[in-house]
Amino acid sequence: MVEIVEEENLYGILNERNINYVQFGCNKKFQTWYGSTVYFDPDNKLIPDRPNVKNSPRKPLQKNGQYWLDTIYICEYCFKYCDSGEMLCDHDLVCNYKYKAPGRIKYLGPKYCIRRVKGSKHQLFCQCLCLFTKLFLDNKSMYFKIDQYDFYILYEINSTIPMAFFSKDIISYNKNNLACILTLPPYQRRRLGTILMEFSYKLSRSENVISGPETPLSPFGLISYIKFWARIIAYELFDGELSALGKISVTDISLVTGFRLSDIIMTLNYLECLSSSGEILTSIIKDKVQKMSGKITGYIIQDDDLLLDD
Ligand SMILES: CC(=O)SCCNC(=O)CCNC(=O)[C@H](O)C(C)(C)COP(=O)(O)OP(=O)(O)OC[C@H]1O[C@@H](n2cnc3c(N)ncnc32)[C@H](O)[C@@H]1OP(=O)(O)O
Repeated sequence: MVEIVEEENLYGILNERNINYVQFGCNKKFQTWYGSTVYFDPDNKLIPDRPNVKNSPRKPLQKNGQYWLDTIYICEYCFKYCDSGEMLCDHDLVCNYKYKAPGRIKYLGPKYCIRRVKGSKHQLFCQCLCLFTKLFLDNKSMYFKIDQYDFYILYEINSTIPMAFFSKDIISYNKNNLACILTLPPYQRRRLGTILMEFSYKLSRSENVISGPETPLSPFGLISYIKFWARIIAYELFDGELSALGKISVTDISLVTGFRLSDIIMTLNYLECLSSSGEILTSIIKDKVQKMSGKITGYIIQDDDLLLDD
């Protein structure tokens, strides 16, 4: 169904939405957030590569002249795409990923598991996942050169439907533990993004590096990370490894959490709990994090549930 041609001019940022809806599997439909040119043939703005019907007279569905396509049909198991519901149903019958999720399990918790899928091994799956991501994230444009990335994909236990994922450079010169994160729109605000952020630090801790996400963060990425960093810092200060210490420095927090100094300082500034002399005002942290997140809770991911040895 899909054959992706690598072309420089396909690096698809567009200032307006050009696809209105995603029909995702048989029974989920939602609006896109951003435009993307990468699904389309640049000459005619059609989705290419429709086997057997190459010469049929297809016109992009225009709505007030704005959309190149009203609805794109995407498989919820493997992210292959097409422009007709009929084709999606045909594909659904034969999609291998519906019966077997790719990759190797690296976290097996009570409700969710996280699989590592190598970009080099599952190329088409990972490329299609990146194309899909572009519809919900404006500032990333990595679609085709995916060999040097691992993808960590979250599934409900016993399900083959991906719910959220992040990509990670196999070798990151900036020591980033996460390149790009997405919770698929139907599954957002269920703490899946938080679980993946936690997991990304478990991975970098296992590699003994102080690390963090690639920047710049999107607005939702920033909110989610600040909340995550603030909650873990508060937990370590009041219930965790730092609770027995007297005066705490940013470096102490970094060593215990694996967070970068710059991310910790940004979070403390956000919480307005750094004095002008750089002292951390812990009582303010407790108050603010409780207001922001309710109860101060620890890690969601338990170390015993990690399967990080290859
Ligand atoms: C390095 C990078 O990749 S930056 C790019 C980040 N990715 C994107 O922007 C892609 C589109 N956005 C997403 O996929 C998601 O919004 C993510 C990945 C950022 C967050 O995923 P989710 O699974 O929804 O996060 P999660 O449920 O753990 O929420 C964490 C907190 O972030 C905040 N948050 C997340 N989404 C929203 C939102 N839409 N509106 C307001 N607050 C939000 C909330 O405070 C939330 O906690 P709460 O629900 O307890 O209030």
